[in-house]
Amino acid sequence: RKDSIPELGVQTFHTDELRSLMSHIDDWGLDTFRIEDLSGQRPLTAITYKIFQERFLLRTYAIEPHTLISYLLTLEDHYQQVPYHNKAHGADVCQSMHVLLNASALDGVFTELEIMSAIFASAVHDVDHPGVTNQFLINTRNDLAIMYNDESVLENHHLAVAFKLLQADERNIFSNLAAKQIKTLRKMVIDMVLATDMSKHMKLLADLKTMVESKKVTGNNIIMLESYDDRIQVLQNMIHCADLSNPTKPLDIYIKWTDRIMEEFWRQGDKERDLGLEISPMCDRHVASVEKHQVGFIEFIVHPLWETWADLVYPDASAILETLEQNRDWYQARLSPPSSSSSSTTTGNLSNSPTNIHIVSVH
Ligand SMILES: COc1ccccc1COc1cc(C2=NN(C3CCCCCC3)C(=O)C2(C)C)ccc1OC
Ligand SMILES: [Zn+2]
Repeated sequence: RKDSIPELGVQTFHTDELRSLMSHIDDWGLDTFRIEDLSGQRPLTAITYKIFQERFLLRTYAIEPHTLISYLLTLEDHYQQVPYHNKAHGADVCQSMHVLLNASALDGVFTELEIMSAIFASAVHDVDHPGVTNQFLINTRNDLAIMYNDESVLENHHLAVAFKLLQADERNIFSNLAAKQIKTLRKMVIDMVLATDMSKHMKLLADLKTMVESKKVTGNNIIMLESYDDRIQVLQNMIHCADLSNPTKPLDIYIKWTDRIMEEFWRQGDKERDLGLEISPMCDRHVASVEKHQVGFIEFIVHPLWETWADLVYPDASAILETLEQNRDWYQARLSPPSSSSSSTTTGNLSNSPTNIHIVSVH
């Protein structure tokens, strides 16, 4: 069908405002929530369509606009309406990956096909996420865990759904790629989405640190990546960084993501309670320690990863690392006061208490 495609890919009553927001597609901290509201609840279609246009991928790979829109709308409809792992998260990771690919240290490093693979992988990476962890699916002997033998259960499922949606002719955005290109794209997308399994985090980070130590750059500080293994390792770390980028965003946006992940984990805890299962420590809404979890998440997972990434692409990610450290300090400051009786400045009404009272922070 040749019915016309709206300018921004989606029907909207706010064309001017949406166009203006989309002009910031290259900026870190783009408000995905605002785009969700202005795009008629189509953030993933609007953002991914804009990125494909901005990078001339429709022209380079002879992709029909209505085929791309048809794929993106169907992909977006297959993201579940769960608090965190919904289409807004998919859109956010896709846009974050788009910005990371623009690092000057990576200028000219990746091919057009690798770039399209990275954008596509990011857009599809959590499709049909049910809002529970791999461990929960394994513990409850969910069909998905049986299907994928407990190994990267969710990540395998996201990939299968994404590629199955391509099988319809009206959605096959890669129909004009050569067979070899499709084979290469498919392998890279699989390798990137599987790398978003948090159980792979430590190995991914260790290998990234090794790469940073042995970093080879050209005259104008551009990273040299000779082998497929080196290239895919950098792309895997990029999608992983994009997936763990919430704490590096402007605080008001970060807090909204925190609210969403907590609600999603708490709903899992509610399910575990109803099933008589042991409640995962982070999933019990009656033991609220939101700040403690964020500080731990940043200290042990997000900061080590982003610090290493910032080394690799120095100085491109320095401002992002700075925001991460400011956000960490903000959550740290909101933690319950340190458990010490010495500080007399805690609360006046305890100062005349007969004995020193230990203020124990809620663990
Ligand atoms: C260990 O952090 C937490 C624990 C409990 C509540 C909150 C946090 C921190 O807040 C976030 C966490 C995640 C994720 N955490 N994890 C896993 C969960 C299992 C435990 C250990 C490995 C990490 C994920 O896979 C994702 C990426 C979805 C995503 C956004 C967050 O905040 C915006
Ligand atoms: Zn994700």
